[in-house]
Amino acid sequence: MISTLALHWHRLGGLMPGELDEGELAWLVSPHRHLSLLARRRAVLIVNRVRLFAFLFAVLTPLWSIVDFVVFPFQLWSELALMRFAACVAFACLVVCYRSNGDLFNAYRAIALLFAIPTVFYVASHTLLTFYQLSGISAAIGAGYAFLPFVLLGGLAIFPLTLIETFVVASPILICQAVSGYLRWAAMDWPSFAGAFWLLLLIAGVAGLAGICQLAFMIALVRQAIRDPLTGAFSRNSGMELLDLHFTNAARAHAPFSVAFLDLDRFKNINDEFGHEEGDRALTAMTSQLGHHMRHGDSLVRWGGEEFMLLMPGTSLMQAQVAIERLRAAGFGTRPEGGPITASVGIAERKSDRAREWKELVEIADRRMYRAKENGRDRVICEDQPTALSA
Ligand SMILES: Nc1nc2c(ncn2[C@@H]2O[C@H](COP(=O)(O)OP(=O)(O)OP(=O)(O)O)[C@@H](O)[C@H]2O)c(=O)[nH]1
Repeated sequence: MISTLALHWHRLGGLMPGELDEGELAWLVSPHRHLSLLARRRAVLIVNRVRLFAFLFAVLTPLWSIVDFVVFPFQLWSELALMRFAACVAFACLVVCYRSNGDLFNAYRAIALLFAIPTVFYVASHTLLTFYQLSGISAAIGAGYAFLPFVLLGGLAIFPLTLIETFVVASPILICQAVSGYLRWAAMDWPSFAGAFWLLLLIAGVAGLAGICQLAFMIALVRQAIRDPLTGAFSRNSGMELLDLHFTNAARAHAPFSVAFLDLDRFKNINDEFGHEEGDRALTAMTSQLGHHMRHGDSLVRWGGEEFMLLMPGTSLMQAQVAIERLRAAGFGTRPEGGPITASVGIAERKSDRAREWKELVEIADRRMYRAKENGRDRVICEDQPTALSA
């Protein structure tokens, strides 16, 4: 049963744009295992799209007042115009004041605000319209106000959301619509209401699919952009972004954050004696070996040629030392001549080394790695040499 489901899931994956890896397919369902860099870029994109959507509504909402003015009695028009003005100001505030801080919850709040403004407008305008007996063209324009939930659900298509996120955002709108139908608030008979509700469900489904396709594209693009093509480790640029992210989070939470600078020993000899291709193979084997043994949540960055950086959020200096010794015990792979590949490692930790920014942390780890080289290679150094006291 499970294997059949997995097979179908895999086939569905074949339809997805960007050829997602098998492990990434679950990322379309829920965001909880997304890489922090993907989460950060998605959060920025979502907030930008919220602002774009809000801008469009800020322009269109007052413009529609012209149509209202032509078809509605003055009293109704003026009350609706006041509501439109309030909605326009709220949308404009969202465009001007809301900025992404790279946090996903900040992005969710932006979507909630974007949807809250038309929802309040919808409830208020709908209630107001029930006090008026409209006929002819004014009744037709009045009925148009009931289409707002359709517009909102259709608008979901512009966000790269997971299945669960789409469900969470769409559910309140669908539930409200169902309740309003049950209580007969909608000015239409049951069959028409059921037809309209079915259409709303379809729009939610199509918008959800569009959102998932966008997310699949985004995952593939982000993966290509953040990985080093040879080893699959994070590239230096994305490594710097990760360092910044982890350092900021750790500082905010007063949590430890360790980095280990690893430089492979006598790597030049492999290239010189066995050729560049053997060197490449050793680098790839070493990365995959590390990938198997490092902790979930840690990140391996290829900092330069045969230099790597292991980022360990929430890890103290002592814990980092234990982790590195475990990796060394598992080994970094085998040299072409048969000996083990070894590395010189320098470790630094945000709190115990009193680093004020991530660059300082990297400098300390780098300095210790050089001392490990000077002291004979194939070793780990986690502290600075005590400075000699001058007489
Ligand atoms: N095959 C291959 N070699 C690389 C790559 N990037 C860097 N290198 C090589 O890695 C070697 C690094 O040499 P060195 O900096 O002298 O260091 P080392 O030989 O490891 O010596 P120590 O660090 O002092 O132990 C150079 O020969 C680079 O050409 C790569 O992507 N593939």
